[in-house]
Amino acid sequence: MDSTDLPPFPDDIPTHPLLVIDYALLKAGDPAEVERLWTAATSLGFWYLKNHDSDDEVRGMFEMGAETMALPMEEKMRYEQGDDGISFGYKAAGANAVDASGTLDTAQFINVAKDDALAWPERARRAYPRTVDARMDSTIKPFVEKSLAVNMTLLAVFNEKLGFPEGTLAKQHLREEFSGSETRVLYSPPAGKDTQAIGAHTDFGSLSFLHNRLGGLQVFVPGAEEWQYVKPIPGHAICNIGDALAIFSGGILRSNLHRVVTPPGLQATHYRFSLVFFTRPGNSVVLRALKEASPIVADAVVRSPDPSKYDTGVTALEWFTRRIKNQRIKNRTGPETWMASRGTEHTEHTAVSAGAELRASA
Ligand SMILES: O=C(O)CCC(=O)C(=O)O
Ligand SMILES: [Fe+2]
Repeated sequence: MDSTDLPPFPDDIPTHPLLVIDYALLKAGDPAEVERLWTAATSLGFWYLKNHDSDDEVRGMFEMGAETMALPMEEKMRYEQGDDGISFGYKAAGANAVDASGTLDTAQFINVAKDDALAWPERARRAYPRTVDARMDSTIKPFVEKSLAVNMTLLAVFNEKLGFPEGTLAKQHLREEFSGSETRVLYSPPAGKDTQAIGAHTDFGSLSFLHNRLGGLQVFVPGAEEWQYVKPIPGHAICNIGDALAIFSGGILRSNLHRVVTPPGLQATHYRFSLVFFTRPGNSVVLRALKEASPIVADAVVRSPDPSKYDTGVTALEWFTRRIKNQRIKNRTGPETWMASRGTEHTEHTAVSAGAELRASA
């Protein structure tokens, strides 16, 4: 599937602009580019990333996703992630809720653990469909390596700007430690306007490296009235901060609400594929603001209206398991299950987004 075969993103609908960050300049330590990344990461927590040098790996991953989604359903279901809060493997459409009232999602996922990609041909975490195994060496491992390089570079920039001793954030994301880090290809069918392929959420981990061909991703900008589309730009990744980095930084880095709805305009008639790599902390890492490592972070926590948010008392594995498990529709007892799946988002955003969902389904 090539993006040139797809209808363009309409030019007459509002979108939310993001800063374009040049990865090549960041790697070269360009001070102005570092400042621009810092602005993006501390405001909405979303930005475009260009010159990330992963186009070939991204193309291969989209092909792997298409090959996997084309397998017979019965075969995909043998690798379903299940209801225990593990996200590696296949996720069927309708397995998750997208809101407090239990509306079903429409996205299928194939999620491959970073630990499995790096351990291949050994199995570290679980087995995958044959279409995944067939591309571990040629496609998945190279994509995981590129994504890790990008995200670790971004983490090093944040480490310095947050005033941490060198390597502080890297230590929370050790390559050798098992973690929830994974790559995901998402697949959702054409659907009515505002159908939610994925409901409003913040990402669970530290950094997400996302590749979009079609529209459909929306952000809820704090203070805005409505969800706003983020327009895909060819060759540009979309990067965002997740809960873990928001917590480590005492809220200085922002983990913003987003969701995936039907692509706009003529794009709505196409199946939507997207690709993400999620960097998440090692399983044993406790999610708390790293106050003792930086006076900047210590100060941010003191000034926060609710400092307790930055001392969760749980490990990354526990945080992640809770969020995944309570999204699963099989585990739903009522709206409280949805609430139990929530992350670091502000209550007022959740309230507004719940209102938007009600209007969308009315
Ligand atoms: O498909 C997209 O554009 C975003 C996916 C996403 O937010 C997620 O998988 O967490
Ligand atoms: Fe997300």
